[in-house]
Amino acid sequence: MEGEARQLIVMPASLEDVRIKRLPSRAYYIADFISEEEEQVLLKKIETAPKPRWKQLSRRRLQTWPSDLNKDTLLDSPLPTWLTEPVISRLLSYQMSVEDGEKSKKLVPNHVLINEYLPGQGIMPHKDGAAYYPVVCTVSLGASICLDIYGSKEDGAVEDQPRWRILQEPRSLLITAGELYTDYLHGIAEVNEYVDLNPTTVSNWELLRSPDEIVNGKLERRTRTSLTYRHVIKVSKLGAKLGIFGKR
Ligand SMILES: O=C(O)CCC(=O)C(=O)O
Ligand SMILES: [Fe+2]
Repeated sequence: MEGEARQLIVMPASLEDVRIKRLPSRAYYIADFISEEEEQVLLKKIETAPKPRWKQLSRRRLQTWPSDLNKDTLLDSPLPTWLTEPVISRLLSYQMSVEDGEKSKKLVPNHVLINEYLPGQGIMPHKDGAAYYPVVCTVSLGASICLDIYGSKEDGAVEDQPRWRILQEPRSLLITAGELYTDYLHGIAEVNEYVDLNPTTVSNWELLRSPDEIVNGKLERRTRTSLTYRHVIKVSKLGAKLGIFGKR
């Protein structure tokens, strides 16, 4: 806006500078990934999406863009511009280093899940599964939330207590990949307030923008919306789906 100081987004020089070193390989946390203005634009777009876009679950509501998967397959369709700009172009500047093994192939996220959690809401510990390339980029909007990371027991059941806790502040980006994607589970506790948040219990404490907002280890939950950017591996073209071109 005229005359108003605009926030400048300064990207870390290297992803390694923002790696959460206490976690298994690999997670990265960037506190100021988008500006306050960009956050407001995104929240407005999400709020004004046509009502049938929302799917109400018992413990959160969500939107899926461009559409739900069918048998782990995405029907080829572009994402709307408000979801690609500025987030995807900013993400692409990092991706090379996330996908160390892959020969400089840039995988553009083709799917976005939007989750909204009110205080007391959450998501059970889970793995994201084989439909996606194992890199997840999550942008947080509106308020802070904790993502808990769980291991599995020998019989495959999820451990009772999380091993680590990542605090995601509004406007931050969290990238998870590798073992953290394939071997561990993640979840969000259904609580109204966090307690015991401190440099020992929060794995990304050193990378937080505002650790001072945590008073006596406590942080009250407010509505938090997340954008989860992923790359669905199997994509089907509309023609193939409808079978209109037949077999040759
Ligand atoms: O909202 C989040 O940050 C987590 C969402 C999630 O784990 C998922 O949708 O698979
Ligand atoms: Fe997940």
